[in-house]
Amino acid sequence: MRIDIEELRVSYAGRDVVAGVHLMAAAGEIVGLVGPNGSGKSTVLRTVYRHLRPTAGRVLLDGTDLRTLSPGRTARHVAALPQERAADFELTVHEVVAMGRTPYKRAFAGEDRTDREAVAGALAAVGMAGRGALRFSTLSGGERQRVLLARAFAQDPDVLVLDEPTNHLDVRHQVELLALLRDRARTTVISLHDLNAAASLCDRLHVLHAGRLVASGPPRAVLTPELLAEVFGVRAAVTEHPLTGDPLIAFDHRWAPDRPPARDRS
Ligand SMILES: Nc1ncnc2c1ncn2[C@@H]1O[C@H](COP(=O)(O)OP(=O)(O)OP(=O)(O)O)[C@@H](O)[C@H]1O
Repeated sequence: MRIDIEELRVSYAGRDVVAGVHLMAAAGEIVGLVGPNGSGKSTVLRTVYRHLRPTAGRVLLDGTDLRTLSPGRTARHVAALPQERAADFELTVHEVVAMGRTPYKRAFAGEDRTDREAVAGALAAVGMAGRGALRFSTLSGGERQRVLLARAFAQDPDVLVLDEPTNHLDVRHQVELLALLRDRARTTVISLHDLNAAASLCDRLHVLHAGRLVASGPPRAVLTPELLAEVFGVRAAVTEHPLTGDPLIAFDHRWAPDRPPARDRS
């Protein structure tokens, strides 16, 4: 399914935190939102999974305004890994993932075979097979993140909305997650702080700065040293990844705005 975000504006107490955001994710496309802390990435994503109502503008799902759909109908199409995490602490891993099946169930209906298979398949996909009986509260941060991702997968959505899904994940699980998202080939709108991961995963990137879109396009076109300096305030070289050919951003971790570049210091 296709997502269109049209002239989105979100304000709090009269202050625009997102304004004029206009973007599209075609069916099966992976679209990334990147930007500094507080630039509005989560706010945009919240309007897509309906945690937040836009002050102005619309989010369309295959041309239909999300606000005209019931929450249940939306949930059959759109699944999210949000930044805000409900305290599902007394539940088991299986129970947390099974919550992803709720949109398909009649009230008070129990779990059927399709549900059980969906839960088991989702847990296997995130490397948590066989761990359904564990209490969610006993898991590490990265394991919890993977279980919550499994919940989104179990929902079998047409559109995945993922807010910083690689948070807490070790590097291997980060790489596995990116592979999983590529394989699923669902329409995906994802925010990522890791710009190299974004460059490798996303078909197109949108850069937010202070609530406004400042660049959009394929990662190679968007992630230039100039943009990285202007938007993120960092010094970086952009090269080609020797193994994959993806854009590879090498940050100058020694650089500071009030100091000369690393190679100029003796
Ligand atoms: N409920 C709220 N009330 C008031 N201001 C808010 C609220 N939620 C978010 N904001 C403000 O909106 C702006 C954008 O926040 P948002 O969480 O969307 O940014 P972000 O790009 O996702 O940041 P990060 O990278 O730190 O997660 C911030 O200035 C934030 O303080």
